[in-house]
Amino acid sequence: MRLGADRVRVRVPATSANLGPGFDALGLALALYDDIEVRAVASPGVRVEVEGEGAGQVPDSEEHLVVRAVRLALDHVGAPQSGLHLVCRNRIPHGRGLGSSAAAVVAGLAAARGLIGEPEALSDDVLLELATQVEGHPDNAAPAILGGATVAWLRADGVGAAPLVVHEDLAPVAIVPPTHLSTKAARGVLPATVPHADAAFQAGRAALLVEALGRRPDLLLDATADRLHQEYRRRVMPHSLALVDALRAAGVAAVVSGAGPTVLALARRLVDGAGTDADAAITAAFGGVMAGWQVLPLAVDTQGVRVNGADRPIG
Ligand SMILES: Nc1ncnc2c1ncn2[C@@H]1O[C@H](COP(=O)(O)OP(=O)(O)O)[C@@H](O)[C@H]1O
Ligand SMILES: N[C@@H](CCOP(=O)(O)O)C(=O)O
Repeated sequence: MRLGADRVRVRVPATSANLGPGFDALGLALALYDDIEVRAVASPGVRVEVEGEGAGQVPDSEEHLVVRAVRLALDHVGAPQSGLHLVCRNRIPHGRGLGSSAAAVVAGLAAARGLIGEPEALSDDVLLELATQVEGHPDNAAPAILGGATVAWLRADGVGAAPLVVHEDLAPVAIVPPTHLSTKAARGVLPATVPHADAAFQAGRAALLVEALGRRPDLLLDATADRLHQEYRRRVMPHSLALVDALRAAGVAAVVSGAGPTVLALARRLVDGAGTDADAAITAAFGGVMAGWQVLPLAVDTQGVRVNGADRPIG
């Protein structure tokens, strides 16, 4: 295996995992992007330039997540390692539950696909497998790779993912707090076991959510109820859970996005104009006291990661 290009540009979407009951399985790609250029250079080592989210905070060394992912993918296919120069324009906030780490990993893996001479060696299946090795769960990586809504699952011999139908009226709104919380910390507060009744409740709601997302958005409020993670996480993100409670009481299908602390409202586009059916409830819930939070209406990204501006050619 050889390198077939010395420069590649990658665009990768933010993702919201779980969507309520789909813990570690369901995810949705959102139209908020990191843009990364990776150059393979003759001089050894790495040079990293970051603009936007994470500037001055993420490592500028071999520890940088995109660099690690590029190297992992090159090693996986037996391609030669080289010096790397990264230019990152980051828009996905870090440590907020919008899949920034999965985006960085998928971007690095996709960049390696663009750099190698035989890109089919890094199929979407291989990307998902490698991304899941790094992330530990596939729910962000699958929609970051495939776009749209996905369900992903672990098998004894790999990772599976399937696209889900998304109703055209769905209009997600991310409500992003100024505070960070690492996914690792938010997983650390989860219990090792849950009551059987909660597991049964969750299975029913996760199944219902697939139908609600695709064909019955009127069922989204019921379909997004969760008993596996959000309540356990309340003590590390009380303001987010208070907002989820207030929005749900107003009839909005609000959930913690990924491991939080962002809140995602699975709203519906209004037929007769701009905005969503959640806008009034979001404004009312803020009540002027949630300073520093950003309300981001984000379309569903339908393409997933793209290399050099093209649709993904591999599949
Ligand atoms: N574009 C990026 N470049 C380098 N590192 C990143 C990038 N995005 C995320 N990371 C790393 O991942 C961490 C956030 O990951 P995580 O705690 O899983 O939160 P989330 O994925 O919800 O934003 C950041 O603090 C940073 O170390
Ligand atoms: N299923 C994971 C999802 C983490 O998503 P992130 O965007 O917060 O990294 C979890 O809930 O821990």
